[in-house]
Amino acid sequence: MMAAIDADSNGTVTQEEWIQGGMNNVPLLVLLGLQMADRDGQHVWRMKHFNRPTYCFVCQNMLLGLRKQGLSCNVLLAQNIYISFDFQRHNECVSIGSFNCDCGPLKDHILPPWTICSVSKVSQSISNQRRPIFPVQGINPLLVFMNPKSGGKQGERVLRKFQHLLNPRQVYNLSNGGPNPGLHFFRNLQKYRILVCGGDGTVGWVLDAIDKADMAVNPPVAILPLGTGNDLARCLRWGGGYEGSDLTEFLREIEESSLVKMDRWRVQVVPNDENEVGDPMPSEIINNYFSIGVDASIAHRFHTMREKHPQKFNSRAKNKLWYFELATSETISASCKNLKECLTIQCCGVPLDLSSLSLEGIAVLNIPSMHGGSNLWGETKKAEEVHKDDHFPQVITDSEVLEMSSQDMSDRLLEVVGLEGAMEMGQIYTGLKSKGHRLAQATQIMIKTKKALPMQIDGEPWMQPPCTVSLLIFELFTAVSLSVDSRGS
Ligand SMILES: CCCCC/C=C\C/C=C\C/C=C\C/C=C\CCCC(=O)O[C@@H](CO)COC(=O)CCCCCCCCCCCCCCCCC
Ligand SMILES: Nc1ncnc2c1ncn2[C@@H]1O[C@H](COP(=O)(O)OP(=O)(O)OP(=O)(O)O)[C@@H](O)[C@H]1O
Repeated sequence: MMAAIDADSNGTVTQEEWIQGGMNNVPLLVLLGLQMADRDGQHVWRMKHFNRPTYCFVCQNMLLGLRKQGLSCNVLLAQNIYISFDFQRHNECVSIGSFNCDCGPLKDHILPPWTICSVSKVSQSISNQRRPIFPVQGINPLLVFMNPKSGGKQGERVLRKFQHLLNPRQVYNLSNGGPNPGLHFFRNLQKYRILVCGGDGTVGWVLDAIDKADMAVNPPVAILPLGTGNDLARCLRWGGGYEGSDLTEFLREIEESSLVKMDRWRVQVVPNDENEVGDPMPSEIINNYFSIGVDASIAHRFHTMREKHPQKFNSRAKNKLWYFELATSETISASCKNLKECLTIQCCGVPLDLSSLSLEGIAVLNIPSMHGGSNLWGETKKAEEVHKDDHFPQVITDSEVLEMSSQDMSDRLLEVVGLEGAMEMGQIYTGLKSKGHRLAQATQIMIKTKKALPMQIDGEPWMQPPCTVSLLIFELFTAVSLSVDSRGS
């Protein structure tokens, strides 16, 4: 430490060097009990005891000693509130390299505390949540939303871990006011990413809030799959369900991810009888799929039971068992048999002929995953694929052409698939059957129902009295996807 204050390196420390060193030298300031900073967002270096083997960020050697082995950087968020970064170093190494920490190995994701408006700059009466961020160039922090209700029930632990790894002010629990407080806090930033920790319903909830917030930039969205089905996360290669793996590694995968476009669809439901009140519709936007009949009936019963007895649905495995039990009882009761007598379907004005089929369900797909990983449209052999260009028809109902037509989540086409029942769904889920009945591909779909039927949008079910359902393109949406190379599939 003395060497660091001996400015002319002559082996002695003069009074001027001592005073000057006292101003600049961090260990000396710490020894003197002076803080390095007292303003929001500033760095405060403190002597610290490290319980675990810890390495110096400058020389990469271990911090040795019994008591306080080295300095750790803490950043002042507000009066007496600090966050600490893994940016520790030896006393001797403190004068080497940058004085300020750069937020450490996860700097690409961290919201630097000094970008947050300080208490003195904004009225003290404004709550922490409301303080804006300075629109600093060159940062791309991650805004994290977590839903503790999602099926895997890992939310609380994940929240704490992200609060530790990142700046706690960029991590939001959706149970405390939904997505709006976080979106509002980040509103000044030109560039940021969103991470949704939850199931398909949660992703839809956040996308819906982004639409309604009418923001200057629409940030790309990555997913940590905490739900039960996690169909969108599967398609974007974030996995079928988080199993407790290293979240630092997951954050690195977000850095390496690429952007993909995805269609989103608007759904309008007009009841035949205005006075017949059904359940409220969960959403007016479809990201993943829409369905009527057998699977919506299973999803509706699951949803109702989960609302009533949440303690029975406290893990992903238990939830899947419930789905299996409900699917088995649906097979026996066949509550949606003879569906073709209860509805008609038109694709861009072309009526579908369902007379030769015995169906219990109709699924309309935007993504190639449903029911927690089933590909209902099925694979199309590359060699046989029909090439789609701008002149490609907006509706296909010819069964031979459909057999050669592949599914794409950004082609402005929806796929219509017929389902025979829960047993067939089980066969597709287990791979015993390769697909459902391909009925059509189209840019516009209209379904008229003649009796009350269960319906679902992205896994959120409801009971709908007789009505007309119209599906129309809403927008192309940018989601973050893992690049094919980084996970190899
Ligand atoms: C030859 C028969 C094959 C039987 C197949 C046997 C076993 C299937 C094995 C496991 C399936 C178990 C559970 C499904 C797992 C996850 C489902 C998650 C779905 C989900 O989360 O979706 C929601 C949101 O994403 C939306 O909910 C739905 O869409 C509800 C659909 C649930 C699909 C369930 C598919 C599995 C059906 C299994 C049918 C078994 C029939 C047994 C018949 C016995 C007759 C006496
Ligand atoms: N748009 C929303 N608004 C308010 N709460 C929502 C919304 N979407 C989901 N939720 C709540 O979050 C809970 C969990 O939904 P989520 O979709 O994340 O998990 P899941 O149903 O287990 O997973 P998955 O949909 O992937 O099968 C829902 O039961 C509901 O209570």
